[in-house]
Amino acid sequence: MGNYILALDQGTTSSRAILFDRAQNILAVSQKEFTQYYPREGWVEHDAMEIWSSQYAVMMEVVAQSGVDAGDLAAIGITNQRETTVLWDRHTGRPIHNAIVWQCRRTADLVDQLAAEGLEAHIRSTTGLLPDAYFSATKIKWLLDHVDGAREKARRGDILFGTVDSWLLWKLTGGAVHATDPTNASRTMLYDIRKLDWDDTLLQALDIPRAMLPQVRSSSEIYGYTEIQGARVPIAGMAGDQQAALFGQTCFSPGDAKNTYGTGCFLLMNTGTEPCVSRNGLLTTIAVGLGGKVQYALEGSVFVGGAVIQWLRDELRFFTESRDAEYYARKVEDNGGVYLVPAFTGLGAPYWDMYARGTLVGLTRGTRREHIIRAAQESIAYQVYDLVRAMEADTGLPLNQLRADGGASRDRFLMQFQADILERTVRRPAIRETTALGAAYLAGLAVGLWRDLDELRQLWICDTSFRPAMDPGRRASLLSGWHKAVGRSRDWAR
Ligand SMILES: Nc1ncnc2c1ncn2[C@@H]1O[C@H](COP(=O)(O)OP(=O)(O)O)[C@@H](O)[C@H]1O
Ligand SMILES: O=P(O)(O)OC[C@H](O)CO
Repeated sequence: MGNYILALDQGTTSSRAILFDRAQNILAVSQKEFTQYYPREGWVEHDAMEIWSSQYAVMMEVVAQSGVDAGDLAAIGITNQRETTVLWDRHTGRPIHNAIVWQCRRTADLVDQLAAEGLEAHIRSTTGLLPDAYFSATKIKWLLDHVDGAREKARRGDILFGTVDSWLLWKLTGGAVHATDPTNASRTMLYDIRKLDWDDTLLQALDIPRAMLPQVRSSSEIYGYTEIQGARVPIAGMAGDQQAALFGQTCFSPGDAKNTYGTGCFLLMNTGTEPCVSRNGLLTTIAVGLGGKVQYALEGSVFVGGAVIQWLRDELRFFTESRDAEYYARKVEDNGGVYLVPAFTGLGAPYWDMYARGTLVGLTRGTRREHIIRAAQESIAYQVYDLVRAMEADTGLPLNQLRADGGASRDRFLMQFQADILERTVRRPAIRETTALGAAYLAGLAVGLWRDLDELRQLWICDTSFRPAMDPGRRASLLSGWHKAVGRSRDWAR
């Protein structure tokens, strides 16, 4: 057996590949950003071929860069942006349309329709989700409705649906395997998270043929093989990126939680072998599927997290590198009364308002660019605060620390502000690449590179602990300003 694991991390803004050894040292990393398409207001698309080509390129690049012989690769693990919906032709291997990205709001009216048909309670109890355009179900319906002849072909099994994990697996295996794992299936709004099967009521309501759906296998097993430099490498782990990060942070026991600060922010808490139903706008989802059994998680999803920094960089052109945000935020003493609610694609948990839109309030003649940058940074932490409060209310467990990861967790200002606003210690692990690491763990477990979960637990090392230090009065006043600003953003685009 080989000694290295290749993790493919297909995120919303970039495709990455990371090569780990058994001691979880990173031997090489390669990353490629790809095009974001915004064809209309609130719509977001990716070119699935570009997803594939960028992912393939970084995979090959990382192997070449590392100097590791491909024959020494023990396995590949895949982790991916979730919900994003790809439909492709089984025979040509080509997508029939651009992929509809999880952030895309084009199907908001289809969701309203489902609710009007009285399916809201069914969706909640069966899928663990709240009806929202975020999930794959209505995106599939939209594509079947809008691409000529698609539904008929899908009925015959000629058009296949996949989230990005399935799409990559299918491409990597040369069209031999059409499968997904329970974590990704649980984000489609079509999967019964208790029976562990696709749900016929929802398939019928949306007129989605079963024949187009992938087989759901565990998150850690050999699905198929791909060829790299003549070597046959097993693909042995798959999980949606947030669940992979939970796994990579070794949150294997009920009560363990992490927050990922990526494009969005995703707080997940392991709740064990029974699904926990939220009364506070959180989602019940599958944390991992191992050996025929699943573990569940509660999840709070915020649509725009680190992406607000990208927006300041790319659209407002306030700076040229994301890391500069921290420098500017520190140049002012406080936010100067400015609050930014980055509800660019609506608000996720705990508000679930598809019609909320971005709002900048509290501007005065003295407002400077730095205040807006600071308000953007703070908005990430406030949104996570709202998730933590909802999670504590649902589980009755006070979170005593938060494990942080993702691109924006590099930002020390943000991490300290988060600890201050939460009044909790925020701990950042030495290996920040927890999403890729989770996929590597899942693949490595399947091929025996690591023995069991206990062995993996020993590998988690803390890099920095951020301890709360803010005056309680100031904290309360900032939170009150934030909640007032959220109120202003609600229901704007209806
Ligand atoms: N130093 C930084 N400070 C603040 N935000 C950052 C920094 N570096 C990256 N980001 C933000 O993190 C996000 C990317 O994180 P990443 O985990 O790679 O995302 P994804 O997997 O969603 O593509 C971007 O939205 C970017 O703006
Ligand atoms: O690409 P990321 O890391 O922002 O994650 C996207 C999520 O999986 C969407 O649910």
